[in-house]
Amino acid sequence: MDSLSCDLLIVGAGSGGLSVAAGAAQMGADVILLEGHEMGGDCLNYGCVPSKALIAAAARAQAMRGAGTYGIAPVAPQVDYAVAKDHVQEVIAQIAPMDSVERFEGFGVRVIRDFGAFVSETEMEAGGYRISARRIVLATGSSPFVPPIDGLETVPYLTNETLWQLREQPAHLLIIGGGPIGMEMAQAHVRLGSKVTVIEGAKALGRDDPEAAALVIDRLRSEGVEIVEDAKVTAVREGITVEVEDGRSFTGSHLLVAVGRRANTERLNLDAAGIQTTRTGIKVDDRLRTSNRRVYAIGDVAGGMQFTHLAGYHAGLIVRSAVLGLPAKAKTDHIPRATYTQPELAQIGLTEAEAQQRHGDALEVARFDFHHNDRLIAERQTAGFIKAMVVKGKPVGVTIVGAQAGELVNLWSLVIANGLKMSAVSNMVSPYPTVGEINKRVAGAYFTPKLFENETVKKVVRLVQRWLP
Ligand SMILES: Cc1cc2nc3c(=O)[nH]c(=O)nc-3n(C[C@H](O)[C@H](O)[C@H](O)COP(=O)(O)OP(=O)(O)OC[C@H]3O[C@@H](n4cnc5c(N)ncnc54)[C@H](O)[C@@H]3O)c2cc1C
Ligand SMILES: NC(=O)c1ccc[n+]([C@@H]2O[C@H](COP(=O)([O-])OP(=O)(O)OC[C@H]3O[C@@H](n4cnc5c(N)ncnc54)[C@H](O)[C@@H]3O)[C@@H](O)[C@H]2O)c1
Repeated sequence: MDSLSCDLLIVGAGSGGLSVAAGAAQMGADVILLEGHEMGGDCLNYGCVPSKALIAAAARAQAMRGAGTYGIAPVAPQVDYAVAKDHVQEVIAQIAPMDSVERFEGFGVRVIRDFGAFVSETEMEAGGYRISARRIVLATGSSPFVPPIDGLETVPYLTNETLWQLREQPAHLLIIGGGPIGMEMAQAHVRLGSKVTVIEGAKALGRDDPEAAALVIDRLRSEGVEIVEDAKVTAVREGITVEVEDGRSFTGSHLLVAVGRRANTERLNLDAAGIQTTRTGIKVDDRLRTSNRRVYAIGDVAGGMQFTHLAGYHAGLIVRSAVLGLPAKAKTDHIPRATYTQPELAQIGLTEAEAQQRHGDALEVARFDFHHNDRLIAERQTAGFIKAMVVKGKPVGVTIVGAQAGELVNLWSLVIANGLKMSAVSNMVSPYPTVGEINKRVAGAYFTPKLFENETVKKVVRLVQRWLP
């Protein structure tokens, strides 16, 4: 077996691994990148990109149904599901060159198309090579968790890895799990003309602010999605029938399993490197180091939040620490998340309930409802609100539900990442009429009681007015 050595060995060419490889190689490090499956990982091939492409197709279909409000004759869209899936594949193909072997070889990265496994604390084997590295970055991502439900293996169920290949339109799609995957795919499919039932063991979108989640759930229901909560699936029978703990059962033509993720650790032979795991992934400290000090873990496999932008953020920290030798600690308070249903649901930092628990009486909550935004009135998309959780003038969390919530939350990452106050947001001037004004208006809502319901301010104003020439 041939030997190779490098400064940085990166395992996994997905959102996290590719970002580390690009940064490290372009800064002069000697980098080897291992990928056992598809370049681009889950996000490009089975996750964010195909799901958002299908959501875009579904939004067009929905717009046709709702055109009457704007004076345009509404039509029932004629959906060709297989062609919608072609669109999904075209979108993937358009982005794929950015994640390709050729592009990374152009940066000077040596790409080996194989799964890597540890053979010692500092060496891995892949592609017929024994590779030793000064530092190793594990960016192996996660896979769909398939729970041990009785009978599940006897039916042809779908996961986020197989859904994109399905070309026949599901007549009735059953979805187990009302998390982000379940809810995004439920709305996309009902809009594309399938009947959809979501069977959720607890509460749909249960990690989110309940009031914000309710707005999304109500909208999906009004579009025809059947959402069944407190319905833990215990068995699946041919047909396809899904059975719930309390005796209810649901029959459909297709079944999507979306009940969470499991970290991709099994091929790595972590024991050979003395690397410990937790229930959710590889155990890391706040510098993303594993229990083997020369090995880092980033992105989904690190067992925390699971988002492409988090993997990208982790990658930046690794370039800082493993490439430049600078200290870099991972924080989570400025990491947003967004679920791309319509209305969208975005969160950064603490929800109101979490902030109340952590900060008690010091918490102030400012709120602005979307139906006061003139642009959204013009667009007729006024369902939604923003809530900012503020402690001593600084936001500690923001919840946004409504049109473009995922875009609106960007600003709050800037604010929280840089420790800015609400005054920084209220100082901003937004062009009128934009949806982005909502962010300024919630800052305004925070200051309104302080300025307009304040006796001291009123006294000062009366005094100034008396003396002004
Ligand atoms: C349906 C769906 C929709 C999503 N939508 C969004 C979204 O809208 N926004 C968002 O931010 N996130 C979204 N996500 C989450 C996002 O896809 C992940 O958080 C992100 O891909 C994680 O990046 P990663 O680098 O950790 O892993 P990945 O991108 O999955 O990359 C890991 C790579 O490692 C490879 N690998 C595994 N083991 C080995 C080994 N031993 N040797 C070599 N290679 C190995 C895998 O083949 C894979 O290519 C979505 C996920 C799903 C499933
Ligand atoms: N827009 C985005 O950023 C986006 C979109 C999709 C996925 N993702 C990422 O992918 C991850 C996984 O998403 P997900 O939706 O698969 O997982 P999830 O863990 O967020 O939700 C799974 C849901 O399934 C339910 N469940 C579990 N077992 C069940 C059973 N036996 N019967 C019925 N319900 C059951 C859970 O109560 C939970 O609500 C997300 O946490 C997120 O990090 C992100």
